[in-house]
Amino acid sequence: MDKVFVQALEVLTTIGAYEWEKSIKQKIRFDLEMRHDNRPAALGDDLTKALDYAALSQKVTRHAEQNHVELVETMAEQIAQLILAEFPVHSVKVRLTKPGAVANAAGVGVEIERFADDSSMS
Ligand SMILES: Nc1nc2c(c(=O)[nH]1)N=C([C@H](O)[C@@H](O)CO)CN2
Repeated sequence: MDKVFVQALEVLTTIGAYEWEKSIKQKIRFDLEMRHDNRPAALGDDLTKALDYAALSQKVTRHAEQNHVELVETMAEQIAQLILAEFPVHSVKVRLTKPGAVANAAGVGVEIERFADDSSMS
């Protein structure tokens, strides 16, 4: 299956489990990978048949900016569910990195994969 990806999408938002994190904005970074059949778009050279990575990036950015959670796990799950609900993809991988959250680490975070035929959070 083909893929469409978005690499290192950076968003400034309020995220964190500690009190001091609730009044600041921090950078988080998304790496997204969607399984999608790209042949219809390629055959017609037609954006309307493509998985529009610009539109997808805009929705992810808006969601992450406007929803403040404690855990990177929560944000990654929300983003996966948003993509599955709003775009015609077979699956999505969300890698969420919080750079600078841990001293001496370039980044920390989570990576999850969710499927269109099993989009429940349980
Ligand atoms: N598994 C996780 N561990 C931690 C998280 C998290 O979201 N998931 N968050 C924090 C704090 O918010 C930290 O990022 C502050 O530097 C600690 N551990």
